[in-house]
Amino acid sequence: MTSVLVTGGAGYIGSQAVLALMDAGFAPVVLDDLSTGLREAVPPGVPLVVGDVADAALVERALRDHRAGAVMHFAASLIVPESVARPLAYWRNNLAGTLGLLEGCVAAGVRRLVFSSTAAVYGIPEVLPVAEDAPCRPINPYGASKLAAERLIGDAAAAHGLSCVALRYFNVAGADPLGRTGRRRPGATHLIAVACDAALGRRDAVTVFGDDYDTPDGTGVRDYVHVADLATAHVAALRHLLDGGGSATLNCGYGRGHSVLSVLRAVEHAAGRPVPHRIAPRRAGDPPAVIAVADRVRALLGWQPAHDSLDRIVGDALAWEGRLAAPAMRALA
Ligand SMILES: NC(=O)c1ccc[n+]([C@@H]2O[C@H](COP(=O)([O-])OP(=O)(O)OC[C@H]3O[C@@H](n4cnc5c(N)ncnc54)[C@H](O)[C@@H]3O)[C@@H](O)[C@H]2O)c1
Ligand SMILES: O=c1ccn([C@@H]2O[C@H](COP(=O)(O)OP(=O)(O)O[C@H]3O[C@H](CO)[C@H](O)[C@H](O)[C@H]3O)[C@@H](O)[C@H]2O)c(=O)[nH]1
Repeated sequence: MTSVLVTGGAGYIGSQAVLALMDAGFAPVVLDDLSTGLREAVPPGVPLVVGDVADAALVERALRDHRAGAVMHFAASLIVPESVARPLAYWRNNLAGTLGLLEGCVAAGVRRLVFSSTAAVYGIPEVLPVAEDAPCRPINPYGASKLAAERLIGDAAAAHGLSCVALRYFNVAGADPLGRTGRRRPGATHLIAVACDAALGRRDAVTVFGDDYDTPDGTGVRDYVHVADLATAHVAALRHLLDGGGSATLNCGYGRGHSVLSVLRAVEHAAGRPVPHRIAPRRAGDPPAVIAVADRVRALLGWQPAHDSLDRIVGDALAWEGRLAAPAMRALA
């Protein structure tokens, strides 16, 4: 059974990937500093090494102790406005973190890596849908630091015989369809989580940032991808590398866009009640529309999404959020 080191495995996407690895017969080991992740997101029986991925000696030790054959690297800081306010912290965590990880991998002789990248590397796409070879012009320190990490990995790969699949995620949402994990941090900012909060009465209304974009209904359009499909894309990328496949950079989306208003309608439908919303000015730095050219990931990895539907994404997000809300609501009753 191949052991896989999962950095950031106590976080939202990493914990879903840990489950997907276990479902696929791999043995995950989590390395996480618990800065935004939570210990309870790591399933019982999965080893958890608490520490900083920038610590190359710690990474090397974890890889050797657990005889890891590959790494999935999720650990990062990822809140866009925070990256604007605290660029040095973001560059340190996302670039120095990746550097420490790579040093540890080279020292331990581990040469296969799946890296969490983001559509934020593209900035404001000139052409839609956006393909992997489109120009990368990030518009915030988060996207810039992730792009720099991609390039650092590319240099290390060339010199040290590493192979890496970088997956550029589009808008990740939803929760584990079996209810085992999901977003755990309060204070949601992503649209689907915010809309679920409003549907569950945990906030008054959803603020719609702009209805005057050049899109079909004037609101922002995004390519939402189910977190469980993203996790199986990681497993497919891992298998590709273990089978001797070469490095690749792949968009991870479904290739379809949904507007803010259509997301709100989907949440209303799933919740069976209205989601109040108010129109506000555009949010700074928001592109009008971001949609993936999503063919390459399917062709190269044979990835077959199982939850490619906005209703599924929203339904699973709502079920998870409702479950999280239940104890608090019972306490209030
Ligand atoms: N959530 C999204 O919409 C989205 C979109 C595109 C890309 N991504 C990428 O996916 C990855 C995971 O994001 P997420 O949404 O699960 O976020 P998250 O905050 O839930 O998970 C990040 C995890 O990494 C850990 N971590 C952070 N810095 C660390 C460090 N220096 N050492 C060890 N552990 C550290 C945190 O404690 C947390 O468990 C990130 O690399 C992010 O850039 C996320
Ligand atoms: O309360 C809200 C929250 C969001 N939106 C709108 O909903 C859309 C999606 O916004 P999110 O905040 O959910 O997500 P972003 O598109 O801003 O960003 C996410 O997707 C990007 C790729 O498209 C990157 O991956 C990035 O890291 C990730 O946070 C945007 O049009 C935004 O203006 C609202 O109207 N109200």
